[in-house]
Amino acid sequence: MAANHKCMSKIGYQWKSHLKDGVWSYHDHPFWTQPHEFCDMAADAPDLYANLQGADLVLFKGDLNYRKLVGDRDWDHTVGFGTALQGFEPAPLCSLRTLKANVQVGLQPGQAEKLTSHEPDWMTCGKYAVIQFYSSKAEQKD
Ligand SMILES: O=P(O)(O)OC[C@@]1(O)O[C@H](CO)[C@@H](O)[C@@H]1O
Repeated sequence: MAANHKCMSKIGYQWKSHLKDGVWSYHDHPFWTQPHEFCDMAADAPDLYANLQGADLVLFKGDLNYRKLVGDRDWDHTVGFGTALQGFEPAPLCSLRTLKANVQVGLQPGQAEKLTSHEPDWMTCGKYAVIQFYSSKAEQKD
């Protein structure tokens, strides 16, 4: 989709007015660009963690944020997303990610092996994406 597509342009105007009207607000924090995994946030950036605790849902976008969510560890693919978060749960959270790095949790037994047999570079080829949700209050499998 071209950047000047009229739908994209309309969204741009809407988002701009949401910011102008105070519907949305923008907050930066140095923690986001530091190399910490997110399970360190409560200790390293308690003000940010407390801020997120006030949210109904926290959305994370992108491969790098996913890697920080799960600590970029060599998890077994069947380890639950909640386990891999290692205590990071300021609020219910959802991650949207296109796979670009060798880490992925929350798969069914045999799913990674099946993918590997068909497409050995499935974690880095950029063709696969996942949406994963975690809430300690919701019923989880792990
Ligand atoms: O999916 P996208 O939005 O193109 O990239 C997401 C991203 O986190 O993945 C890369 C790390 O693997 C980063 O350079 C980039 O910001």
